[in-house]
Amino acid sequence: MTRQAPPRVLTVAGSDSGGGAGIQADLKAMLALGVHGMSVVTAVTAQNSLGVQGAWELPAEAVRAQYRSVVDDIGVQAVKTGMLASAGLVEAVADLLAGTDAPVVVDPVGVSKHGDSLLAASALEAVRRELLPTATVATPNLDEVARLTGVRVESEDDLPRAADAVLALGPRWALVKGGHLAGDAVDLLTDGAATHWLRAPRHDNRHTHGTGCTLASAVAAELAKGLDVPEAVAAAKAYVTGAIAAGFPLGGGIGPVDHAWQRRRPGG
Ligand SMILES: Nc1ncnc2c1ncn2[C@@H]1O[C@H](COP(=O)(O)OP(=O)(O)OP(=O)(O)O)[C@@H](O)[C@H]1O
Ligand SMILES: Cc1ncc(CO)c(N)n1
Repeated sequence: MTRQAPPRVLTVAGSDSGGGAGIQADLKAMLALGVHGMSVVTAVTAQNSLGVQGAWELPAEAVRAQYRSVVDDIGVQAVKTGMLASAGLVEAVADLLAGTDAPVVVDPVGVSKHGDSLLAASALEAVRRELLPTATVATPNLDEVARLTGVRVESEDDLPRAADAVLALGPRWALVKGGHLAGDAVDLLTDGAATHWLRAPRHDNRHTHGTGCTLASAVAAELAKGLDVPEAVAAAKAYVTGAIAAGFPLGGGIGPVDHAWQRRRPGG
């Protein structure tokens, strides 16, 4: 008997040649979590553990064509967006997402861990006005919250105000990631009615390339499997926490999280 297809999840994001973030991280997280991962490439970066050496965006037409190929034939149970590079691509992707019934996880990627820009400043307004309103869950880090809303988070106490400011831009849920604060790795999820604090011990591991992409893809994978948003985010947080604990050195800089951490045997 032919087996049934697993849930299908689409990432719309940039390629990281080093394999730690972007499309590559997304597909690895999806494989680890048991869904079929598919990709719409928006941009190609020359990137490694030391930073981003170059970036080239694709024409909007190429992004639209990839999306149509996947959605019209294969279908999707969840979509995740990452690096969108420019206002033109943000608008093109928002337009496509406005037509889907599948849950959408928007990771409003602004800069890489090394501070390299992955989104033109001129695209911020399109992210606010067009992209975030299509999101079931938006997953900004603290830099992205500041750029998008003007709210600066200095401590955990500021997270509720930050999450409310993100919600005001139109996503159904806001997941503000406090990964860049000191102390525990605390994130806040809210839809304006329910509030969930997600707390994990901070791992003293500098090899954290790809944390944000991995978390957002894991949320999309869990939503595709049928979990509701709070359940999906809790499962994704547990997965990314394990992946960060197992992050490993690679190249001369910041190594990646380990997407396959659940399968490693001791010493393997
Ligand atoms: N050292 C750490 N130990 C445990 N959890 C962490 C650590 N650093 C980040 N996290 C968690 O990882 C997830 C991703 O958060 P983070 O703030 O790093 O995202 P990001 O800045 O968007 O990532 P990226 O740099 O890949 O874009 C969050 O759940 C955060 O709390
Ligand atoms: C292509 C790409 N997307 C997202 C990130 C997140 O930082 C990155 N470093 N590279």
